[in-house]
Amino acid sequence: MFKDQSIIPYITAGDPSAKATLRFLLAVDEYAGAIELGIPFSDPMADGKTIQESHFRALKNGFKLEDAFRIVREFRKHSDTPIVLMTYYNPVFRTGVEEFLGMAKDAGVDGMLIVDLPVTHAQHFLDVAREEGIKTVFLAAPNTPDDRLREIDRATTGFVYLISLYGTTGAREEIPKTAFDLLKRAKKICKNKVAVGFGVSKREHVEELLNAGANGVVVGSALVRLIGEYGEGAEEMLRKKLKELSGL
Ligand SMILES: O=P(O)(O)OC[C@@H](O)[C@@H](O)c1c[nH]c2ccccc12
Repeated sequence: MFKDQSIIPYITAGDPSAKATLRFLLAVDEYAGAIELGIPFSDPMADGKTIQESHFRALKNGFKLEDAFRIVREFRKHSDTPIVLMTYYNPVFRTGVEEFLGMAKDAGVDGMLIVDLPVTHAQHFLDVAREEGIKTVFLAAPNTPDDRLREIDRATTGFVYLISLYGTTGAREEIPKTAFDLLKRAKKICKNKVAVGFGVSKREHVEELLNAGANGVVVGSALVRLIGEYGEGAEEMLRKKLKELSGL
């Protein structure tokens, strides 16, 4: 769902406002193979401080689920870059799987990552996603055994998301060895493209991971941190950061 050697920026919808999110998506688009758009949630347990605070800013500013779909619909007037919605299961469950995926599809969403829905419990979601033509993205961690990795790959129609480390999202100084070990295993096992995320914040990180065979690299907190700092006017800083990460 993205071309090889892609950067996949992550942005939280509605942080600090829906209008700003649309501008941010357009700012990063030029350098993005796909974009991950996060649905704000009150208890984002897989996230570190930077992204947690981003979720809280969006919720405090009155984010509604419809805003996320409206942002994607507006973005689609300007760009074909694939959008993957990242969400916790609760908003999907409350809305109803069919209804949520139907609204996502109508808005122009390409894929979905439900972070706390393991592949073993995803059958209904998989059926509805197939029906709607929404691609599926599942997470694998450094301790995911080979047979589970195979199962994840089979359920995936978008890309396999490799979590680089044990822990939550958040910019880090170095990419740990766990990321490269997992990448090596996943490259042997997975038929889908693989993207690595968690901790990526510098051009060197992107280079190392792409050189090690990653098809894509996800960058979240390093961007969200700029949104926390510069607020509504962050798009120039985001563009600069994406350019640097791309090595341009
Ligand atoms: O923030 P980082 O460390 O750059 O990691 C990417 C990440 O933000 C994004 O993919 C993401 C945000 N929230 C998540 C929850 C689970 C898995 C992935 C995510």
